[in-house]
Amino acid sequence: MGALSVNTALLRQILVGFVRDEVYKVGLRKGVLGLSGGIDSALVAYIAAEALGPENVYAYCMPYRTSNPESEAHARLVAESLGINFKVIEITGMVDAYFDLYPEASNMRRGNKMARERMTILYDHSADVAGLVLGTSNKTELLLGYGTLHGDMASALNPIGDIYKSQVWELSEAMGVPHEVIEKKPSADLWAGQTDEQELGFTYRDADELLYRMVDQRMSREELIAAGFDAQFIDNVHKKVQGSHFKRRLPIIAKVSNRTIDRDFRYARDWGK
Ligand SMILES: Nc1ncnc2c1ncn2[C@@H]1O[C@H](COP(=O)(O)OP(=O)(O)OC[C@H]2O[C@@H]([n+]3cccc(C(=O)O)c3)[C@H](O)[C@@H]2O)[C@@H](O)[C@H]1O
Ligand SMILES: Nc1ncnc2c1ncn2[C@@H]1O[C@H](COP(=O)(O)OP(=O)(O)OP(=O)(O)O)[C@@H](O)[C@H]1O
Ligand SMILES: [Mg+2]
Repeated sequence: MGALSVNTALLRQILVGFVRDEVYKVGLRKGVLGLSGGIDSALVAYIAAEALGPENVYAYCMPYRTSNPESEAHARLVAESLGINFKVIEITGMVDAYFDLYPEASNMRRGNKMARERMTILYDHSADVAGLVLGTSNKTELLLGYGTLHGDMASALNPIGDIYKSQVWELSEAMGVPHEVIEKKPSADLWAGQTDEQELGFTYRDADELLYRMVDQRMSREELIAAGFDAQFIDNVHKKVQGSHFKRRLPIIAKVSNRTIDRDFRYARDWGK
């Protein structure tokens, strides 16, 4: 059994319990999520359906005009397999209306805008159905900073943020996520044929092996090299982790009082509940 291999039965029980407890704790019963047709959101849908009941899960597929039509088909397949609520909300008009003002905008700006557009839709629907937004960023993406701040990284709670992509694959298999979804290449789906691994320049499996030793086992650069990792690969990944740390923290507040929020005034989110 590899270092990243997980006890899927136990993990499933913990993550399902986490979603149920955290949603119920705030007095709500429902969860909403963006369902892209990719594996991360599919797995969260499976966890949420088990935790809250399929009738209490609201999945929104939000294609842009360049999204692969296969993505919507896969999102629909996941929703139908689970019997959760499913709606398609096209974001092309809203995104294009903005970029009509900035036709020279890069693909990066456009992709981040799409992710943030989807976030505003999810939060609006969370108010409409009285539910919480479920996050779908896995530990690999969060550590690499491979996601849009206040976009797909925004949520009320995230059941998969402490599991690596390799573990997402393993748990998805165990929970019965359709094979079409498990087997396809991870993609932000901004244009046809785009893949995360191509953009990042390494595979998730390689990144996970390194990140697990770097972050969870706290191995030094020397120890990682001795363990057989390429020095350039280590430095590249380390730079991404360090350079994206701001995405994993709340905004910093200028301290001018003796009880500054998040510095001295630091209660757990369920404080008093
Ligand atoms: N040190 C710092 N402290 C606080 N804030 C800082 C900062 N440096 C930049 N910033 C701010 O953060 C912004 C940059 O962060 P951000 O806006 O998130 O954008 P950025 O990190 O530049 O790009 C997002 C990355 O995530 C990838 N992505 C996004 C969405 C979905 C997926 C997917 O796989 O589906 C992938 C995307 O391909 C790209 O590589 C800057 O424009 C600036 O406002
Ligand atoms: N077309 C879309 N419709 C709805 N939600 C989307 C769409 N594209 C992206 N998202 C949201 O943004 C999240 C981040 O996308 P990301 O590609 O990292 O995850 P994924 O598509 O679920 O899995 P994978 O990384 O394997 O493609 C998704 O999990 C989903 O919640
Ligand atoms: Mg995707």
